[in-house]
Amino acid sequence: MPSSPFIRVDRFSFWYGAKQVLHNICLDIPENEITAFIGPSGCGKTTLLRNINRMNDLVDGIKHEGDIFIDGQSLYDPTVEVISLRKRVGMVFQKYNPFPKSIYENVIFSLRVAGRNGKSELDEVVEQSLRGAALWDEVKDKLHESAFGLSGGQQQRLCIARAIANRPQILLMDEPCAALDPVATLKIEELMIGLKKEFTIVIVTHNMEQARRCADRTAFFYLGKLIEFRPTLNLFNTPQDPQTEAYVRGKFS
Ligand SMILES: Nc1ncnc2c1ncn2[C@@H]1O[C@H](COP(=O)(O)OP(=O)(O)OP(=O)(O)O)[C@@H](O)[C@H]1O
Repeated sequence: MPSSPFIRVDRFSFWYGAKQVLHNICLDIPENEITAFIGPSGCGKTTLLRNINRMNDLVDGIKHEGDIFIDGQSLYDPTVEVISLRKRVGMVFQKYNPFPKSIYENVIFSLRVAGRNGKSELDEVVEQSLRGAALWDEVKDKLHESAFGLSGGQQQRLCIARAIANRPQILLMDEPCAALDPVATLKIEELMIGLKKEFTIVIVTHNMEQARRCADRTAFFYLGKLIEFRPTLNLFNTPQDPQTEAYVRGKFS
């Protein structure tokens, strides 16, 4: 583990109202790797992921203790602007969610919001982002057609293109393949492996094979606690905690 992790989760606890769902989580996530969060339903994986770009701020009655740092800076530092944080930390959701717009307009949506309308810049961002999401060759001749005309796997890759158009440093992916067939899933996995050269990726997955295939490191959560966090093959092949072992051997889910 590098001495200075890119994302540091430091004694982080989290509550929805009176219900505590994360307990004193400590986790150091290195740059330009894929880190997977695994664990049974309700163990807090998505909650932790959504705290890395403060998406949970939108929920009423939340409370946290501890801190999360990106590149040494606390997310809760009063000088941090949540909008600029979300530009640095992009997110892709379980259910692909393109906007009812053309492929082109989907990709450059956030640039338009920021008032960047120069055609040559936008054209370049569209091509670069769609290439980055391994979608350019499939859509380059129909950029101005509706995003809804694409297959599910293509729509998810479009959402990845949209997420990387802003050149974030971190890409959070919440079960990005849950709604996809096995072929589309493998494409997204290949894509993630390519993207980690440029981005630090954190993925929540229920699919242990997916974590095994893609993730450099895997964190196993149970009942809101981080049980084990190690290089993926070590965690799967020689789990150190009996709960991790039971989970990765399929004794509970
Ligand atoms: N907005 C919310 N308000 C109240 N409780 C919530 C909210 N979101 C999640 N929870 C609760 O927090 C706990 C952790 O949920 P979370 O979605 O983080 O778990 P998870 O491990 O990602 O689950 P899954 O794998 O099913 O998506 C669960 O008990 C869930 O019911």
